[in-house]
Amino acid sequence: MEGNEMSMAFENRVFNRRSGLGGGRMGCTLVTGFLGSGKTTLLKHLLDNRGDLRLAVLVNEFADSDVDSLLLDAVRLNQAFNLSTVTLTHGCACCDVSGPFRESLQRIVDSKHNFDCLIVETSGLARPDKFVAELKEVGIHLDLTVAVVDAESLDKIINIDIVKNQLQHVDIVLLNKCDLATLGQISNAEDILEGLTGGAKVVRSQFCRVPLDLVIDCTKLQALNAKKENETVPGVLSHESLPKMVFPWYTSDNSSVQISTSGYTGNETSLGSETWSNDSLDSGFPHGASFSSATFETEVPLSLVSFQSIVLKSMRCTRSLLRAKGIIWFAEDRESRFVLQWSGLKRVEAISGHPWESSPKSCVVLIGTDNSELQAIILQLSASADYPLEVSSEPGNLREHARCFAGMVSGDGRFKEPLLHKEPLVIFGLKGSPLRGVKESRLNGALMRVVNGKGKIFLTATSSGEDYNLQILLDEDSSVTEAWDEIRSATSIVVSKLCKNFCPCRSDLAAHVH
Ligand SMILES: Nc1nc2c(ncn2[C@@H]2O[C@H](COP(=O)(O)OP(=O)(O)OP(=O)(O)O)[C@@H](O)[C@H]2O)c(=O)[nH]1
Repeated sequence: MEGNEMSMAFENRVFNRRSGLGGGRMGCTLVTGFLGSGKTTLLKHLLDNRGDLRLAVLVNEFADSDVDSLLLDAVRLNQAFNLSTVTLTHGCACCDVSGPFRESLQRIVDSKHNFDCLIVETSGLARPDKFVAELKEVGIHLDLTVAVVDAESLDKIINIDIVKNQLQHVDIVLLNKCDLATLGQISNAEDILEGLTGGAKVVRSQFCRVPLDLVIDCTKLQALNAKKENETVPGVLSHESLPKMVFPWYTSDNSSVQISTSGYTGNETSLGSETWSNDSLDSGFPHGASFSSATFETEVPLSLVSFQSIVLKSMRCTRSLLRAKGIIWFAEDRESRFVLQWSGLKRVEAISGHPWESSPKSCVVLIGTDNSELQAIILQLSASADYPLEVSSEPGNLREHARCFAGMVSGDGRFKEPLLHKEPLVIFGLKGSPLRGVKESRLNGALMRVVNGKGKIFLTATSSGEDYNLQILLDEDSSVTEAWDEIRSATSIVVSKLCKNFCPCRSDLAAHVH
């Protein structure tokens, strides 16, 4: 579609909505975007703010494990609507989306739930045009296609064919992760998008927090004004995963570790023909990259000490890892169910929110362009499950480190009083600032991202309601003073960024800045 037609499509959509031409039919939005750009984050935002809207959501996954449905709690939500989750068993959803996908669409069309809108999230490696054709085939009217783009990393991945393809047929681009990107990166990304999309509407966002009516064409949006009743009117998620193309098993001595891999090469691939540089993500990806995925599963807890000192280090050194996500059960914090995310420019986080609802386990999916690098990481993950517990959980000097670090935090008025009940983990965090409307979660989330982004130490986080705490585990090789210096310097960056628009006469601001 040319730029003009694209703008007209957008205007028609707005006009139709205003004039009520949408009638009672189910709307449909297709969400596309490269791996880790924020598509699932957009879905969560829509589900959290749907009010009385009845949303049906279809999620398509590249890897052979349904990690997205774990992350989105799909099964529980599906059960609420008496729908089962869906697994693709034939064909690769990146190039062939018929079969189970069409059946899922048909089920949604035929369902008695009168959905207001269907949201289809394609996998990060899918070509949206295939989905468009399939929707048309089933008679679902596609209102608009939304692409989510990582503002920080767009210029590094723009040579990948699939990325270009995803951007060519969109009505709206959410230029996401603007909190991580510099102004230069944002305006550079906007230039790239203007050239590639032929004039689609580009909207800057952080965590895809955009008004719902920007991405959902639905005549029932007034329902949003009604009281939120998320529990009684759930959205629906139906998950699809790709077929297992290779499925070797690996079993370590004391755990059942399952490793599986799948591979996909885009239609237009021609590895090595263009500007492929092997240096790192910073050097950009090739125009015809081929992708593969590997899945790691175990019911034995992983050592956090080993995870941060070995696995993460190795992930940071890889040249081809594009995405990692999953659930992790750490031996040092067995009650918590951590969600691991690795995306964009080697951004990593592990946040625990929901408690375990079934037996604890770890399940991590890796996606990249070099299968041997993925396998090396999988082996390290399995070694973390075998890591001797006495090394990771015992010992005096870990506790000493923890207490020493807690003492330092305690002496800094910007922080809440640290907690040691999970020793050798130290639980700590910045105080929120109610006067300035800066929530603890925002401050501490930003602090975690700055610290983890530097890659010297690794912070995990726990969030529960309004509480948002950070956790640090200093192993024997760590220097407590160096770790504290890292935290303090990151704190200054975060506080000055988040607080710069506020009046310095406020006492709680003064406490943070000084
Ligand atoms: N800092 C920051 N992180 C973000 C933002 N949006 C999403 N993220 C994080 O980016 C990571 C990936 O986000 P997802 O929503 O899972 O990305 P996705 O596009 O669904 O990923 P795939 O389905 O694997 O392609 C998660 O850790 C998100 O919390 C943002 O605006 N800012």
